[in-house]
Amino acid sequence: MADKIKDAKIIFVVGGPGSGKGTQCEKVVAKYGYTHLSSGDLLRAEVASGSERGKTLQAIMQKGELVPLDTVLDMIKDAMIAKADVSKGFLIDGYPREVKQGEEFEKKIGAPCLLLYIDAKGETMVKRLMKRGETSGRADDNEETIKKRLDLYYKATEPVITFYTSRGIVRKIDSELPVDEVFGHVAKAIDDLK
Ligand SMILES: Nc1ccn([C@H]2C[C@H](O)[C@@H](COP(=O)(O)OP(=O)(O)OP(=O)(O)O)O2)c(=O)n1
Ligand SMILES: Nc1nc2c(ncn2[C@@H]2O[C@H](COP(=O)(O)OP(=O)(O)O)[C@@H](O)[C@H]2O)c(=O)[nH]1
Ligand SMILES: [Mg+2]
Repeated sequence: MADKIKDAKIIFVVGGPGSGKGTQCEKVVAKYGYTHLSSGDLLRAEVASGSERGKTLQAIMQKGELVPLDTVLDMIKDAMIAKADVSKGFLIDGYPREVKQGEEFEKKIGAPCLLLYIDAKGETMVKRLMKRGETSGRADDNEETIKKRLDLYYKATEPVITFYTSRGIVRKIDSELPVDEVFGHVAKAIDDLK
């Protein structure tokens, strides 16, 4: 496994709920042809399949909590293996959510060369999620769950950024700007890899 993807770049995309991770990842896919793997989307696909495992996941996500580490990691790993032969790079969106998830990812898969830290203010994220909730159909895009997701983000996920900052691979992106300007900074960070 590790050999199969050893030449591909691994980019972690980390930021609060509603910060704009998915929006920026789509643009990176369009420009650079990287493979976008959203851990949230993988989990939601499992829920949509109606499997027993999906039912358990649905209950956890509806509460705004984190699903067990091994579950998400196995899903990401399987998805990466499936694309390993054709992918020159992977955007791992919404993962790691806690330092331990990052450590396990590196043990089982490999090291990231870049962490894009998509940064928006708490009030901006809440506003965007409430708006998205009007059409997303996501069970977790409601006021109560959004608050829990934000709290968990500050408590569990922000330490991830500190952890990788000490390794020198974090690029902080101001996501309060208009989408295309945000993307300008994202593209710069990726171009600087070469
Ligand atoms: N590594 C992960 C990724 C996701 N989840 C769960 C908890 C999240 O609340 C839910 C949805 O994941 P998203 O990445 O979609 O969640 P965000 O809150 O970031 O929403 P989005 O990025 O789509 O706005 O899945 C998890 O437990 N562990
Ligand atoms: N104004 C503005 N809205 C954005 C920006 N990025 C994302 N959004 C909106 O915010 C919501 C959440 O974005 P999404 O990409 O799903 O964020 P994620 O939760 O981090 O994956 C969506 O409805 C987007 O349309 C941005 O840079 N500016
Ligand atoms: Mg998303």
